[in-house]
Parts: sequence; C-alpha cells; structure tokens
Amino acid sequence: MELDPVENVLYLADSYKITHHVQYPPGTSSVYSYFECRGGKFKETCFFGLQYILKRWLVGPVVNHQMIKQAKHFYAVHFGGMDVFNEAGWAHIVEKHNGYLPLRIKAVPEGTVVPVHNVLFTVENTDPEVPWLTNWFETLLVQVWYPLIVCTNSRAQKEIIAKYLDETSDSLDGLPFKLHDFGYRGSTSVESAGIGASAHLVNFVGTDTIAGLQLCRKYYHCPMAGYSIPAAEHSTITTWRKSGESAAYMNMLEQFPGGLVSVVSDSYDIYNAVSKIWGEELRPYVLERAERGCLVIRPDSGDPCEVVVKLLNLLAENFPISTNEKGYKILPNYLRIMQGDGISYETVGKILEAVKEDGWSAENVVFGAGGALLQKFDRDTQKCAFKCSYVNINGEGHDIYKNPATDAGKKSKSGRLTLEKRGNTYITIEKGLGDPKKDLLITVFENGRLLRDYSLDEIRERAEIDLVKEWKQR
Ligand SMILES: O=C1OCCC/C1=C\Nc1ccccc1
Repeated sequence: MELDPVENVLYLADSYKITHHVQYPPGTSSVYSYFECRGGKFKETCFFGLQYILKRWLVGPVVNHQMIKQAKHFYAVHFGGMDVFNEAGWAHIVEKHNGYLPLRIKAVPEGTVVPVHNVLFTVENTDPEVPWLTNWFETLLVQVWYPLIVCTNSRAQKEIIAKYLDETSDSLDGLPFKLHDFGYRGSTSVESAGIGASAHLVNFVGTDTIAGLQLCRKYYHCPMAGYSIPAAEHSTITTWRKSGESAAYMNMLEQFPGGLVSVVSDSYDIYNAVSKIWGEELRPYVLERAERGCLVIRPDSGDPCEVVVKLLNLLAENFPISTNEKGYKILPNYLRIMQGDGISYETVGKILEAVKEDGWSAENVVFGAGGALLQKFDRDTQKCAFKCSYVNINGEGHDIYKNPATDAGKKSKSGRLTLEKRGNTYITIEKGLGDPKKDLLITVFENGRLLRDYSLDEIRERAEIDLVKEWKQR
C-alpha cells in the first residue's frame, strides 16, 4: 500500500538534515538544542502551538520499516544516486523503540507570556545511539513560529482594545468579541488557516475561520472555541442591484428577525446607507427589533478613523445616543459598527483614539481582521531560532554556542538551560547552572508520548492580559 508521504516523519526535515548523522564528531551521544525568540516586533511572546505539532506529527509510533524502505529509495534519487540516508539509524528506532521517537522535549506551558531572548523549549535525544535525531526535527518544531507570532500579535491587540474599553466604558465584558477573524481566504492553506485561527482564539472568541474551530476541537480539547453571527457580504447586497439596496437591507432584517446581524453597507455609499436608509427609510424596522437583537453596520472602505467617527455621528442624528458613566457617548444597544477593513496591531489603537477623541466609547465598535491577523508575519518577526547548546562526546559534556563575528545578534545560548522566574519576569540560566527544581520548562514529550496535554481553556487563562485580571479583582 502506497504510504501517504505527508504522514512520514522521514520527509519532515530539510534535505540537508538527511546527511547530518555522519557530520557529528565520532562518539557523540547527546545533542541538546533549544528554541528562542531573539527579539523583533514584540518584546514578549505568548507561547502557543507546539502541542498541535507534537500531536499532529510526532506522538505515537510514527516510523516503521516500510517507511524506511520507501525513504531509502526516495533519497537515493533525491541525492543523485548517493546513499546518504541513515537507514540503520532509523531501523534502530523501529527495532528498539517500536517507532516511538526517543526524544525529550521540555517547553514552557502554552499560553505563557515570556520576554524575548528566553528559552521556550528544549529538545534532546534520549537514546545515545541516535544523537542526530534531535536536530532532524528542528524543521518541523521551528514552524511553531507561526502560531506563536499570531497569538502574540492578536494578544497585543487585545491589550490595546482593553485599554480603550477601560478608559471609555464601564466594562470589559465585550472584549472577547472585539476582534473577529476574517482571515480564512487570505491564509496560505486550510491547515495554516486553522493554525493561525486557533492562535487568535487563545485571546478572542470571534471567528469566521472554521478551520481554527476544528483544530481547537481536535488538538486543544475545546468543542467550540469561537462564535459568529449572520452577516452579509457584498454579493448578497449587490445582487439586489443598486435600486434594491434598501430592499437588500430590509431582507437582512426579515431573514434574521432576532439576535445580532451584520450588514456590510458600503457597496455604493456608506454615508447614504447609514443616514438615508438605516437612519430614515428602515429606521422603524431597526427600532422594532431593538429588544430582540442588534444591527451591526459594517463599512468596508475608506480611511477607518474618518469613516467610523463619521458613521457614529450620522447615527446620532437618527437614533437615541446616551452617555455612559465614563462620560462617553454610546449608541443604543441595538446598534453597533463593525470595522473589518484595514485593521492591524498598528491601526486598531489609532481608530479607537479617534473614536475616543470625538467623545465616543470603544464599546460602539467591533473589529474584523484578516491578512494582518493571520498572514503578515514571518519567522523573522520575532527572530525565532533553534540552536544546539550542549553536546556529549565520549561521555564528556560540552557547552557550545555560535557567535558570528558578522552578527552579534545571532549569538546563541550555551549549555543546558533552565527558564526561571525572577520576581514577576523570566530569565534563562545557561551552562547547566540553573536549578532543575525551579525550571519552568515542563517535559511535554518523551519517547513518543505526550506527557502534558493542555486545554484551550487553561491556555486562555494563562495568556489572559493584566487589565482583564485586574478587572476580575475589582
Ligand atoms: O460582518 C461580520 O459580522 C460578524 C461575523 C462575521 C462578519 C463577516 N465575516 C467576514 C469573513 C471573511 C471576510 C469578510 C467578512
């Protein structure tokens, strides 16, 4: 039976790694490597996504003789006839470990927020026969850069939105729904959409990226990690033609008589739609459902700061505005604005500042984000790196490092590492000088078994932002 090559750990490494087993010093018995963020856009990272990689690819009996036989032939061709594939090494893993990978991975608990330049996880071989195994899996494990950075970026936006809610409203209750994931179509694949969407769901519960819900269900014990509401897209408005714009909007109110409903309203002229259609022609119908639901008006073009503020003021001309305890204006609870265009870590604060400057509360607006939420990152955004810091050769341990004369920023940590708390922050102790009893790195994977299985709920709790924790204390 033809094996699915995607499901074969023998193909989950960069080609050059296939040739590395003969490149370590003779007598090498242990290779110990670590992962860190060396800096970048954010000064701290919210660690998330390793568990998905472990469960998806590494847990269980992941290699067998048939796979080895197939890979042997595959690599002979790939390397132009040269026999570089470590058939004996992999056969040893099948024979001695029944295909379970003799590795130990220790990681900071998912959801932990750690300042950059700290060790986030370590990898080492547990069988001295296969020291080359540690770095074989660098390729796959470093892909954690993506969920880690999406989670961090999403969380940073939560901090900004929470700040404005704290300043201009009486509650943070709506915060989990304030940033909605619109990023499915802009993702590079269904799998990557799911990974990125799950990372956002650590911080929020608003999503349209279904793939993320499935991932959270299957890999993070969360049956329903996020929610959405009935919403229009341009096609369901423009198919009524311009002459039928108000009929299209009326249809939305009729088809969804209760609960929240979102109507994108900028197909022709958002300002006309809000002042003349929603504010006049359909005003009675908007009021009629006031007790049963909420109309969410969605602009989708123009300068977000200008459009959102202008829409709030146009709505104030036709609907009853009140003032909350912080002295900021609020729409009636049956009206909200969703800004789903141009939203990013860099812009969300500017929009909320404009809203606040004009005397409006942040509670009036919810946001949607796509590309900037799930795509506009690369491994360099946080300078994610995986480096070997310790090796044992002929029974003698050596603390090792790289320190390129041409880039001091690429200097790596040396020796066996621990992650320890100092006050309310973290530090990494190098050279094996850390206290194992204080080490915050948890053995999550050992010899093919998952030793810690985090739920999304506990990750959400661990990742919670300070302002929310303070509010819960009040
Ligand atoms: O308007 C909305 O209200 C809240 C529910 C989602 C929603 C729109 N979704 C969406 C998805 C992908 C691209 C663009 C929009």
